[in-house]
Amino acid sequence: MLLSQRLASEAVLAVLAGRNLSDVLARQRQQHGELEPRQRAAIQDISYTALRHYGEIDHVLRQLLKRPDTDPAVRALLVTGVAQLAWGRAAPYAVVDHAVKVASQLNGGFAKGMVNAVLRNFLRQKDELLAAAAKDERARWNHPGWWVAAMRRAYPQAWTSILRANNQHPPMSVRVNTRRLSRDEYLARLLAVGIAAEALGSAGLRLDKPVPVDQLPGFFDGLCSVQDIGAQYAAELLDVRDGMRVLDACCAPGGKTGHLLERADIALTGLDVDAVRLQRVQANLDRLGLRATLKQGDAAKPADWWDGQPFDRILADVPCSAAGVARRHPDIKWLRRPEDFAQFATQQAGMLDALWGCLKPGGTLLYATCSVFPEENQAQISEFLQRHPDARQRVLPADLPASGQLLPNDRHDGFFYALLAKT
Ligand SMILES: C[S@@+](CC[C@H](N)C(=O)[O-])C[C@H]1O[C@@H](n2cnc3c(N)ncnc32)[C@H](O)[C@@H]1O
Repeated sequence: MLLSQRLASEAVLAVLAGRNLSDVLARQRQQHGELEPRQRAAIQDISYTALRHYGEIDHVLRQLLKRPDTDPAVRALLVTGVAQLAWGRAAPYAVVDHAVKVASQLNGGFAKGMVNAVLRNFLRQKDELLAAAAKDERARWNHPGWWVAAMRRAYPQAWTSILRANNQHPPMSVRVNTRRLSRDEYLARLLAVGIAAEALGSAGLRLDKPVPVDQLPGFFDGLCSVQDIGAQYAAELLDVRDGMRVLDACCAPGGKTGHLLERADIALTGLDVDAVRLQRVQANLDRLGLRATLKQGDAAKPADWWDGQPFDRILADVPCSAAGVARRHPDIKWLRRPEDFAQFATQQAGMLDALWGCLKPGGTLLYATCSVFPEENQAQISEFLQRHPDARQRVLPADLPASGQLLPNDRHDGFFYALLAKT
C-alpha cells in the first residue's frame, strides 16, 4: 500500500497544480511498469475518492493545519490520507503508518511528525470535523462555490440532485453491437455469466454493478462497447440511413462513431484534431469490425480536410467543460474555472459555423455536449439560430427532455443534444 499511497498523493498533487487526472494516472502506469493490477486499482480508488470529497477534505485540513503554507506535496499526502481514513477500507493504523513513511521520503522527511499528528487528530475528531464541513457550501457539495451557484441559477428545482449525482459512482452501461446480435440476446449472455443488467434504449444495457471489460462476454470480439446510456442517444437522434455521407466531426475516442456505423451502411468520415486519440478510434473500429475514413484536422477549418462534397448528417460532439460527466472525472470540478466557459463557447461557435457549411440543404446536424452549463448548450444554439436563418431546431423525440438537456442520474450522465435541420 505504501507505493499506492505515494503515487495517489502525487496524482492529487498534480491535479491541484492544474493537470488532468487521467493523463497523470496514465503517465504513472507507463513509468511504473511494476505496478500490479490491484495497486493500479488502489491508486485510482484513493485519488478518485480524494477528489470526489476534496471540498470536505480541504475544509477539514484548514481546521487541522496550523500553518496555511504547508508544502503542497505534504498537503496532497494529507488529502489522500484523510480520504482513506474517512471513506476507505484500509485499516486506519496502516494508512497513518504508510503516510508517515511516505512523508519521510519527502524533502528530507521534515514533515513526518506533522503528518502523523494531523492524521491522528483527524481520526480522533472525525465526526465533529465532518459535521462542521457539512455546514460549509463548498465542502458540503464538494464543488467550487461558483459551480454550486451556477447550478442553482440554471436548475432551481434540480440543482441538488445534479450536485449529488456528480459525487456518486457512475453507472456502467454497454451498447450492444446490433450488427452482431440483438440487445436481448446479449442481455441473456450477460445473465448467463452472472452479470445483471437492465435494458435501456434500443441497444443499451445498464449493468447493476460495474465489471472489468474483460468480463463482458465477447467484448474483445466486438459484441459490445462500454458507453453511457446518455451518449447512446446521439446515433439514434442523427437517424442515419443506408448510403448517407456522414461526418463525425470530433470523433475520438470513437464511441459514437462505432454506434453510427452499427446502425446503417454509411460512408462515414471521422475527424479529430488529436492524432493520438484518432488511433483509439481506429482500435475501436477494428475491434467492432467496422470501417470509416479517419482524418486528422480542425473542425473549424474545413478547407484543410474537406473535399467539398456536402454531408447528409453531421455529428458535432464538441469539446466542452465535461461538467455532465464530472463523476467519471472528479478532477474536473477542481480544474475548471468560470472564465473557461467563454473560451469553450467561442471554440464551439467557431466549429458550429464552419461545419454548417459542410451540411447539405435538407440535412441534419446534431450538436452534442456532455455539459450541464447552459452557456455551452441551449444558449450556444440560440445564438447559432440567430446567425443562421437557414437553420431550424427540431423537436426531440418524446423519450428525451424537450430542452435536450439530460441531467446526470442513476441511469445516465449529463448530456445536451440539439438537432439542427438545414432548410
Ligand atoms: C467530447 S470528445 C468526443 C467524443 C467522441 N465523439 C466519442 O463519442 O467518443 C471531443 C473531441 O473533440 C476533439 N477536438 C477538440 N478540438 C477539436 C477541433 N478543433 N477539431 C476537431 N476535433 C477537436 C478532441 O480531441 C476530442 O477527441
